[in-house]
Amino acid sequence: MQIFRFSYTSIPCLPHSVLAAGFFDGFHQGHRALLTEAKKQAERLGLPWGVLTFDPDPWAVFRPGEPLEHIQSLEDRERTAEALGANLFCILDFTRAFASLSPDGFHQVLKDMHVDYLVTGFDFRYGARNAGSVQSLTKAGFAHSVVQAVTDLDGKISSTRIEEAVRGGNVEAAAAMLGQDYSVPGLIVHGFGRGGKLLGFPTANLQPDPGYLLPARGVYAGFVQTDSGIHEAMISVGVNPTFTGTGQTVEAFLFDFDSDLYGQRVRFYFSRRLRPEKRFDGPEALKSQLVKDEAQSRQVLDGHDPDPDGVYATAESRQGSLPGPGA
Ligand SMILES: Cc1cc2nc3c(=O)[nH]c(=O)nc-3n(C[C@H](O)[C@H](O)[C@H](O)COP(=O)(O)O)c2cc1C
Ligand SMILES: Nc1ncnc2c1ncn2[C@@H]1O[C@H](COP(=O)(O)OP(=O)(O)OP(=O)(O)O)[C@@H](O)[C@H]1O
Repeated sequence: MQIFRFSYTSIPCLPHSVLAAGFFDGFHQGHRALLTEAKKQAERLGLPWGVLTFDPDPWAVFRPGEPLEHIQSLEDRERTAEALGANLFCILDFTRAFASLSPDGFHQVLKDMHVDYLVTGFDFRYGARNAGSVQSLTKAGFAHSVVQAVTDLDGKISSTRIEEAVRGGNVEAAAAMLGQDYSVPGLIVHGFGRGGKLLGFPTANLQPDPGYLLPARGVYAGFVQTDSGIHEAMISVGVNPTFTGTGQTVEAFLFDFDSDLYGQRVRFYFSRRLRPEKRFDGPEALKSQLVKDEAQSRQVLDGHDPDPDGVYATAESRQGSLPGPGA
């Protein structure tokens, strides 16, 4: 996949293409329908296909200073588009000047980018005061297709709904909309050293990469992808109320694993919520609960693939422990 990043004022020489346009945080089932349509049109026209996205998030430009959390970083979005087969990934710098272009100004940008065919969702808007819509693309005679709403029982699948599900700890609902389990990358750092000595459950503490949304406090069954492969795990997001003086931690006990992970970049997958975090009378009571959490996690994770398209969990990292992409 070729990646291009540019401003609308200095567009590089791009190949003629079919592009799907949007922010695409999460590349959820609605977004994936756009990619399927882009691929279909590209095959018909004999062109490469890809994604037209924006960076930074328009919210960061219009509401600077407001904290923003995302399902994916730009790098994750790139990896997902590539795993889903895109040939091109075009990132337009999102600025106030770009956002204030008229619909015709935006059409000209598309022409200068050699976009021969555009794919959008039914509610795609563009240009100053969101004046551009699928109707204005038609009116301008721009070759395009419109993908109708991809819905589930609760309505249109959207990045906003996935964020709400993750924030509420409903990681299974998030996974159904995403097409893979919600995951957060980061660095393994030192914890308080209690897990192994006091509890017999040593944990790897995650310092999440900035900007990622974290699931609600609680205990989850999931996976940890490390340099040595993807491992079943149970994960805690919380303040460890059984002990005092602990800030919020995101930590995992990896099953059947005893290597040093300090300083390693990893990814935590949140597959299933098991229970809320609780204050126990002491380490022994917490330890008994952890034994039950492990048994329950092993049961729910058995045969479960957190990343069926192999977006982050590459074939090499799977080491035969999970079915391969597309299996
Ligand atoms: C799966 C799992 C569930 C946990 N559940 C709780 C809990 O309900 N209450 C709690 O106080 N701590 C809970 N913990 C956190 C432990 O208190 C924590 O692992 C321990 O304090 C070790 O911390 P350390 O790695 O910083 O030394 C849980 C940890 C894991 C891995
Ligand atoms: N469920 C869906 N069905 C069809 N098209 C969709 C769906 N969700 C998004 N799209 C389209 O995908 C492109 C990217 O949209 P965008 O990233 O704004 O998605 P979103 O999930 O609606 O985000 P948000 O919840 O932040 O508004 C747009 O062209 C949009 O119309």
